[in-house]
Parts: sequence; C-alpha cells; structure tokens
Amino acid sequence: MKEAICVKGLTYSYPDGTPALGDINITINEGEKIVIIGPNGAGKTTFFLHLNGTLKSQDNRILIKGKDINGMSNSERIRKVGIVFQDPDDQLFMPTIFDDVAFGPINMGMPEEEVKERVKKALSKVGLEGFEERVPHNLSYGQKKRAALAAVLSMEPEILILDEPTANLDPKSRADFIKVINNLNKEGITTMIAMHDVNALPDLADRVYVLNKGIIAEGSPMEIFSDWDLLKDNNLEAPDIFKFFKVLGCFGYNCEDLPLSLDEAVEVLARTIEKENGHVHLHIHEHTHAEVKDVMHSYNHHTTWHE
Ligand SMILES: Nc1ncnc2c1ncn2[C@@H]1O[C@H](COP(=O)(O)OP(=O)(O)OP(=O)(O)O)[C@@H](O)[C@H]1O
Repeated sequence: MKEAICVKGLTYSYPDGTPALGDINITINEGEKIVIIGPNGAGKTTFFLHLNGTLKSQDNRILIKGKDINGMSNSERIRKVGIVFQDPDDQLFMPTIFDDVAFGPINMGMPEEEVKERVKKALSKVGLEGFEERVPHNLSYGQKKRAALAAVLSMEPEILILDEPTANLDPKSRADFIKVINNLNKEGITTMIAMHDVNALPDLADRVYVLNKGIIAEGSPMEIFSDWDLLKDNNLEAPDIFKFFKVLGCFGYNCEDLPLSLDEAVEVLARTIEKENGHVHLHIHEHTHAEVKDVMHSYNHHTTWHE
C-alpha cells in the first residue's frame, strides 16, 4: 500500500506558549477512511492546519505522498490536500457559488472552459447542480456545507480532510453528507475526518485515532469503542446503539457481536432471533427499576463518570 500521509514527530505550541500537539507519529495509506476523535482542545484543528501548510514546524516532517510538505508550493499542496473546515462561512466569501467553487481553479491559472467543467463536476458530486448563480449567504446551512466541500473538490485533491462534517446538520442532510463523503472515498480519495459525532463515526471510519495532544490510541471503531477506560480518560463516548446493547448484555441478552450502528443492530438482532428460535431472552423483570437505571447510567459518562 502507498502512503498518503506520513507524520513524524510533530510537536507544536502556539506562539503564546499554549502546547497543542506532542510527538504525533502517524501513517495513513492511500484510500483509507480515517476518523480522529478527541476531547475539545485536543489539537485536531491544529493538526489539520499543519497538513495544509497553514501552520509550520521546522523540527519534524510531514510527508504527503512521500514528499516533504515544507518543500511544496502552495498550489501543489492544495492539489494534494483539500480541507473543509467546520464552519462553511469560513470558506465561502465570493458573490456567487460559481465564484467560490471556481476560485481555486482560476487561481491555478486554468483555462475558462476547464474551470467551468470543474465547477460543474464539483457541484454535481455534492448534489448542488444548477446552484452556480446562487448567493452563498442565502443558502441553508446544509447547502453551504456542501458548497464549501465543492469549493475544495474543484481542485480535485487526492486527500480530503473534514473538520466536523456532520455537526449541526438535520438527519437527512447528515445522511446525505455522509453518502457524499463515502462516494468520494470509493472513488479513491483518502478521507480524514475529525468528529465528535460518534453515532456517525462507524459510517465514516475504517480506522480511528484518538488524539489528545499526542496520539493516545489507534484501532478499528470496535477496538476503540470497546475500551471503556480509554474513552473515559479522554472524555469520549461510544455510539448510543453500542451502549444500549452493552446494557442489554447486563440483563442476559447474549449476542456475539455488539453493533456500532442501527443497521448492524438490526442484523445482530435478526441473527439472535434466528438462533433462539424466535425469542430474545432478557431478565429485566428480575431487577428493580433503580438497578436498571444504574446499569443504563454506567454506560453514559455524562451522568456517572463526571459525578
Ligand atoms: N491561535 C491560537 N493561539 C493560542 N492557542 C491556540 C490557538 N488555537 C488553538 N489554540 C489552543 O490549542 C489547543 C488545541 O486547539 P484545537 O483547536 O486544535 O483543538 P480541537 O481538538 O480542534 O478542539 P475542538 O474539538 O474544540 O474543536 C487548545 O488548547 C487551544 O486553546
């Protein structure tokens, strides 16, 4: 497998002395689907700002497809790594959507016909066909998120980095946005996402890194979410459905695989029902209401871990 991103010993403190990153070492291969989780202030945004060259550290190395990022020109970097920030208003600043999505290609000096072609293609990938003349300011939040993504896609980056892509989206927009990102990944784009939305994480990650100034852990979503101490120590939580099945397990529900998403839960339940001849046995009636509540709360760090 070819390396998309290789980070060696990245340490960074802001000029006012605030330490943000400590000795980050990671390797991400081409085509991977990576999610980075960590508490507020863990350094996720700071890390991303190093990957597009906005922040620079001299005493460490970041290789993008084998090439040192410090030796790359701006345009070379932007063509390799596209970053979509959490707030689309940070990325949309032109009078029309066309101007915003065309901004990168025009700056690269591309001929007019190619610019138009790239804008059309990028808008179609995010489901905003025909939005060229719309005013960014007047779009809905979900449309702005997709327009900001199109503005990055028009540069046809090989690596796509997204900060909190599902935050503040309604359920349909959230599902649509996840589908768009997954389609881009299937086309071969390496995706790296920072998110607090752990319920959406299993749809967007093959591999997860826990970042808290340094890399604390790395593994599959199942490996990470099964480690309660890791989650607790880093102010993180598992997807709701995973926690719910953990609770069911305490009441006698015996399932081999814990689900991380609703789709997986349906499969797991179907398998159990088949195995148990149409029955799922629970022993909740043997417990008092207070005991059931206690178990439920033990899997919700907001109500117990911080009390
Ligand atoms: N411009 C800055 N100057 C000084 N300190 C900063 C600056 N930007 C961020 N920091 C600090 O660096 C640390 C890492 O912040 P960063 O925004 O990278 O974290 P994050 O993981 O993206 O957080 P969140 O999940 O809340 O978005 C924090 O302690 C933050 O206060």
